[in-house]
Amino acid sequence: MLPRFYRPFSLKASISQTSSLSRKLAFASTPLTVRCFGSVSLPKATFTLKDGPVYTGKSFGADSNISGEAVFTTSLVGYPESMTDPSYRGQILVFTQPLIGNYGVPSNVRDEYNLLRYFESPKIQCSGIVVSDFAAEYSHWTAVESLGEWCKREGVSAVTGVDTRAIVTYLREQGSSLAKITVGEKEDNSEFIDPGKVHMVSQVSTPEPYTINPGQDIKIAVLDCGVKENIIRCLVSRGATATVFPHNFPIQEVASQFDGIFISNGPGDPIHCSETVYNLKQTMDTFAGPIFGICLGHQLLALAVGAQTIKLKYGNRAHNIPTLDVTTGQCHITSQNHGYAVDASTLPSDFAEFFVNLNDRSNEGMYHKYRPIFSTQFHPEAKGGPLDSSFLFDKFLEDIKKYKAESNYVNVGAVAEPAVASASSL
Ligand SMILES: NC(=O)CC[C@H](N)C(=O)O
Repeated sequence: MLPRFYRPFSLKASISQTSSLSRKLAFASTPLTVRCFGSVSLPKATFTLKDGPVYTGKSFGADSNISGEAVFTTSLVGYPESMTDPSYRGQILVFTQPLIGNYGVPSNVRDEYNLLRYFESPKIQCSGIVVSDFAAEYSHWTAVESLGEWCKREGVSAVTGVDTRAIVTYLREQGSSLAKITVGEKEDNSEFIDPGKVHMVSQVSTPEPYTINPGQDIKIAVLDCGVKENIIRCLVSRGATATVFPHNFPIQEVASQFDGIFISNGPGDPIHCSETVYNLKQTMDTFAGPIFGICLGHQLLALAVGAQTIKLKYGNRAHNIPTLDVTTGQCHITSQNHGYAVDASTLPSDFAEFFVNLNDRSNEGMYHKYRPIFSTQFHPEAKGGPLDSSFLFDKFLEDIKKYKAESNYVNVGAVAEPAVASASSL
């Protein structure tokens, strides 16, 4: 059975009246322009990799030239969530899934917590996208516009009709590279922009603190380095109040008013976030309660305890990456989007590796041996899916409840060694 959102475009009526053989022939002989992106009227676009090949296709987005870091994602679905994820800021996203846009783009409706139901932030965050085959026609019950209309409206460049297999092969061999999208015939001689050199977290973090789901018994401080809406939803839907703070807020000064501290995902090289790292170090010295970090949050916690981060050759961006829970031996299929990683060999002795990536063996998380502090490189909030590791939000909330209930709290992840720290002794 075809998925609910599948609609064979304008051929629907005629196909339904034909035999299966003539149906196949009808599709085979239908020009690409009818079934897909209507290339006839689309302007030329080139995708240029710095010191690498140039790919010529068509523009189906904004009429502007852009530059950024080209990265690829092997996710099959979830382009609205990925493109609005602030972690992708400054990047040109190349999709390996060849047909993109066929279920359109949903509206910006909000849920009962006033969080965006279908997007991870209010706007498209990546600088541009590159796809093999853009579907101008779309069908889904949540869709309000096409991917092309959305990109145009938000001023985001988009290229279609290029060989994304060749591009991804190049990026996998050479590593993530700087690139440009140029729209139209005119040559673009501008410099390549390297988002790795920019402190992009300051561009995506909230300027002022705000609170979601006020009045609950459990109060969590969220350090917003580019937080995804669904991360906040995962906290408040479990009964917490989330107060979201700017990335450089001196959280150590207010930590005692909260039951747990969360550090979010975000764009760019963690090394730029020295203020946040300093504040986290101070916080860990004075706040004994649970602390949880995701992706950039994991990297910043690691830097705060003296570990180091490295840049991966081409990173991990997908919704199906196998990750081993070292404490249980279980494998979880995880959602990931990162170009940097924690060097597990530099973790201090009171931290242990929590998760390991089963594709490239890179570090995917850590936990404190005696205190309720843990973090993951992958995204357990998983938008888009899968939900295998959402239990980590339950663990964080359980840790908080225990912390509130017991003064001499010991982390469930603690192993063999004696508990040296407790809420009362710090
Ligand atoms: N999703 C994220 O938080 C990404 C973290 C960091 N910017 C990286 O690329 O590694």
